[in-house]
Amino acid sequence: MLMISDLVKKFPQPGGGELTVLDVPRFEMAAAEQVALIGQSGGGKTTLLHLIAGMLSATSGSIRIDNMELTRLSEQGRDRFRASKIGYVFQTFNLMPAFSALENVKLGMTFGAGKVDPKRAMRLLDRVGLADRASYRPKQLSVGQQQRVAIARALAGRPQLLLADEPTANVDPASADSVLNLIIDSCRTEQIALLMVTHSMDVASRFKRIEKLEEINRAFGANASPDAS
Ligand SMILES: Nc1ncnc2c1ncn2[C@@H]1O[C@H](COP(=O)(O)OP(=O)(O)OP(=O)(O)O)[C@@H](O)[C@H]1O
Repeated sequence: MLMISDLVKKFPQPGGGELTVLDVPRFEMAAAEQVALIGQSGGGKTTLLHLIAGMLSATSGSIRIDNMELTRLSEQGRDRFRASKIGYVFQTFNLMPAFSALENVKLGMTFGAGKVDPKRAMRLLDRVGLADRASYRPKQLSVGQQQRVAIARALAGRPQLLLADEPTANVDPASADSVLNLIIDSCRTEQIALLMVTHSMDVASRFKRIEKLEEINRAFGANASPDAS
């Protein structure tokens, strides 16, 4: 369902010139496959996720999702494509502070096909164990609860691919386990492909397939620094 070939991303440098962060000859994922992506800090993991999500444009190369060539789409086209096909769980949740937990989940539906299904939104909140917190605002929820709302929101639009960028980095160890199980199990149940960036070997060991960015990225060495985490 995801096929990347000869993908290059360069960033302009503050002092002039360009830095090649990614140069990925090939990376593929099958439908509903679950992959952990590990690698050194600054190696380009988040950049790769942003490219796949269409939040960044590639310098050159190809990203195909479900046979749609993402690199040929305009920024607006990529936004629409992301809304209909891709869920994204951020390290920092990115919930809308003025909206309740339930409204945040419903927002995940309006970004997608545009149809809000309140019953599904409630079912998703129930699945993440927060049915009784539906009317709470993010700041009235614990950090682990906020991340669970963010997961429900990411699943709300029935994506084919869920991208998760260190989703357990900011939650305590006890919540981290439940957040991780929730993502892995939900993707399995809903047949959603999952690509999760993690610094934790504990987390990565939950996955059958573990990819090291250093091994798929020919630009490695140009930008990575020793992992501080
Ligand atoms: N908008 C940008 N402009 C210039 N350089 C950037 C930009 N975004 C990222 N970079 C550079 O690209 C490199 C990769 O960053 P990225 O955030 O993808 O790494 P990462 O592997 O996710 O790191 P970490 O594990 O520390 O989160 C870094 O050297 C960073 O400085």
